[in-house]
Amino acid sequence: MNNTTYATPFAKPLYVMLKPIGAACNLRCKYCYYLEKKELYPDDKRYVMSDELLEKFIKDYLESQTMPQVLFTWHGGEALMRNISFYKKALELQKKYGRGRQIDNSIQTNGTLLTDDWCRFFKDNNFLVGISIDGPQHCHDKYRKGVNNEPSFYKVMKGLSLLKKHGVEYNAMGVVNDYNVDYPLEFYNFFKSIDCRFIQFSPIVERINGEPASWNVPAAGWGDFLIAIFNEWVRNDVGQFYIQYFDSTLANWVGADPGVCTLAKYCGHAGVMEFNGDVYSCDHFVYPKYKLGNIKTHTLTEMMYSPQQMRFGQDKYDKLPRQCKECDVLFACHGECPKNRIIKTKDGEEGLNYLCEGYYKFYKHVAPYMDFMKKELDNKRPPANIMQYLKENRIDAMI
Ligand SMILES: C[S@@+](CC[C@H](N)C(=O)[O-])C[C@H]1O[C@@H](n2cnc3c(N)ncnc32)[C@H](O)[C@@H]1O
Ligand code: SF4
Ligand code: SF4
Ligand code: SF4
Repeated sequence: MNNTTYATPFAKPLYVMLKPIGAACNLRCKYCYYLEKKELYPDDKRYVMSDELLEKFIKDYLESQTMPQVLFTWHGGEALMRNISFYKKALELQKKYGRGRQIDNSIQTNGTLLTDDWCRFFKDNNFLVGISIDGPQHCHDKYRKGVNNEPSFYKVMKGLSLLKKHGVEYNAMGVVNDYNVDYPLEFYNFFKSIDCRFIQFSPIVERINGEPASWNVPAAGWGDFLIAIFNEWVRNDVGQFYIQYFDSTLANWVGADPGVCTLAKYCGHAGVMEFNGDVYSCDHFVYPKYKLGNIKTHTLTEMMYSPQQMRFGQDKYDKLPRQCKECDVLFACHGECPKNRIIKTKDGEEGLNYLCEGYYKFYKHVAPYMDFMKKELDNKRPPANIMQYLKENRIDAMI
């Protein structure tokens, strides 16, 4: 056990994203992990957060903070199914309870409900908008469908153009599945073509009735996907396009905080509050077993620093199978997300990551490049120097 994790729990800001609307959405993406959460709350069909709970959350969240900067993340379901006046009220409450703290807001959306009014509101109030796009049209429309199975790509692109028109800050969030995994460069070039400079993508790993879902990204394919994009990025785009996986990998290489929970040694710093005040360990663990309490009866500090949540975060490392603990890329991979640890190791031990094969391949491939960029950073030079070295073929000779 790493005692420092227990000894300094307040070293990281308390972070709980919130669901102003629960499992309700205008789309029906085939792979969505979240819409099934309706089943947890069969008695409440509207899934909307009351004004009373909103105020309770904002007050408690701001009072629990140990840092001067506070981030609110509005998530769903589809967060734009609440109206602008709901968010205006939230901003007023942030001011009321903020006591001079710097407050930032980010919102995650499928982008299809964006209008001029929404974009003006986001611009005026400095929201960062995360928009979900799975790549070019044929990739996006494969699974991101509406209630009548209609495609959503053009609506999302319209939303994106409104964000740009109003100068709203945005980033893109794509998921990688069994289909778009075969189009890594098209996927990457698409995000470059829409001038999205901060690109996040995550692999789909789900189980349906205990079996891997058909839309899961294949493990080896995930590695090939990352490698294909990395090869392009490392030659042309370092310092220009921010790809969360690669920056986090470099951070792990130099021993810094990777900034993304999945690639960190421990997790448990990002809770989630449902529309009715129930707080869970993580958005991917919204199951009764992982409920930490309800904001009506417990403070966020009590819940997020409870022994249960400390254990949740610690287990990310403690529960790794031996194959991971002895793996030569553990420092970079950290066994990725516990949600994805659904297969057995070579020795038959439970808890190996479904994507292990892909991650191992990826980390082995990037190692010499990461070593080089680490050396540049150690010498106070920009890691982007790697592009020049590669042009001159000086690194390929080293590999
Ligand atoms: C559940 S959605 C909620 C916010 C909003 N409706 C949206 O689509 O952006 C949050 C993010 O999870 C992604 N997502 C949905 N199902 C997923 C799955 N099974 N695995 C990984 N990511 C998934 C979505 O694409 C989206 O980027
Ligand atoms: S838009 Fe978001 S919440 Fe809605 S179905 Fe798609 S992934 Fe799920
Ligand atoms: S369970 Fe996975 S997604 Fe949740 S906090 Fe841990 S690493 Fe992150
Ligand atoms: S590459 Fe595989 S064995 Fe190595 S740490 Fe990652 S999941 Fe574990």
